[in-house]
Amino acid sequence: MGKDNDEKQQLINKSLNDFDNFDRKMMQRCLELARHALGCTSPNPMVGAVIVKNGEIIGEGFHPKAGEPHAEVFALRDAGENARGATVYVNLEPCNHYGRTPPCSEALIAAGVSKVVVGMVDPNPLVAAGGIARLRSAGIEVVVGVEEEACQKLNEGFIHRIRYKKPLGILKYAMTLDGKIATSKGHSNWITNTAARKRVHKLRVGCDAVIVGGNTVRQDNPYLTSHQAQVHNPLRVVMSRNLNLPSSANLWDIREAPTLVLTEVGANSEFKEFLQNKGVEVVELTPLTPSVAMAFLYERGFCSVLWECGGILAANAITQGAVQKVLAFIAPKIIGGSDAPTPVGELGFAAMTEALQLERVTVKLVDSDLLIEGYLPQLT
Ligand SMILES: Nc1nc(O)c(N)c(N[C@@H]2O[C@H](COP(=O)(O)O)[C@@H](O)[C@H]2O)n1
Ligand SMILES: [Zn+2]
Repeated sequence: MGKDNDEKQQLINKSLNDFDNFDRKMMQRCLELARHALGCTSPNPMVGAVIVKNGEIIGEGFHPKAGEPHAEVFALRDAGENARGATVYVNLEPCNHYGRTPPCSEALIAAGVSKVVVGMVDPNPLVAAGGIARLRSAGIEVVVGVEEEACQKLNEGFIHRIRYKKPLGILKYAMTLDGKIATSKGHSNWITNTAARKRVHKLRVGCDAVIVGGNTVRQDNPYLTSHQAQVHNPLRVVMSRNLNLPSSANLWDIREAPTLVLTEVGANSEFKEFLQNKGVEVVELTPLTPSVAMAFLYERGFCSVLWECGGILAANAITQGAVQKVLAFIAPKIIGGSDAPTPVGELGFAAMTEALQLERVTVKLVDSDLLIEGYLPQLT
């Protein structure tokens, strides 16, 4: 008898595990679908939805951009009448408000679905568990929290934007094993290997903007594009107080990606006109600081901004709370030079105890380079 009960329990456990694995698989599919719109949805999140009936996927969809229907609506359209009695998987709680589009909660109720599996609660105060409550009040079973960590990671920029009313700032740099981002002569190209550079290009696809300072434009003449055809390129932003910039910079060619130059009132007006004639947008923000730049980009609807700047601007951005996440590529090379630049300039710390300790740190090998990723403690 005892043996029978054990076997029965094992069977129940097994089916529970299978069920969980199936849910996780479907949620991973939602995330995969959501990523089709990588870099294109701000200020909205990336969302994918899958509709399942009798163990089969009968509908799929993702949110392509703000103003377009939400993922759930595309998935419901895909499933058609078949959605009645089905289970819907979605990586973000269905909305319950009239924004640019009507509430998905009502669309799901009208379609007669019987269950909704949600990855994470929507941090947007207009939604914030209201969608889940509305579905439950209509008698729909709702499960919350499947693959929650992965769901939060995908939309960390959106979450940060909602929570702190500014975009998520990501500082990325590449340095040698002895901590240099360029030689003492200013050469910075080819520190990392091809795989790491590809990784950076992919990172740019997922960001709304990439920021550099005037020094980087003068010394590196970067493109700051994702170098991939038919994918999103971030807005390329240059911070320059005086517009003392080279007229031949690659960033002034806006065929591949737009460029915005942030400057101050009274900067070189001739160069301002030159940039505008090239189609480069110029905006005066006085005083021009990292936090002012981030506030401006928040108003533009941005969720994530990549800082690819030199050490002085990086230090200012950190000090002003414009950086939350750090991606450091470390190449196994030594170039020496006591005056060779380092990734972060003066922070004014005298004691090691003052060091900013990254949290949630991960370390990966990218070919022969190391990628250390972590989050700064929230400073402001
Ligand atoms: N569950 C869900 N699926 C989507 O596809 C979404 N885009 C969202 N977004 C939520 O709704 C807000 C935007 O609403 P409008 O596009 O303006 O109607 C957004 O802030 C999220 O809270 N949610
Ligand atoms: Zn919605």
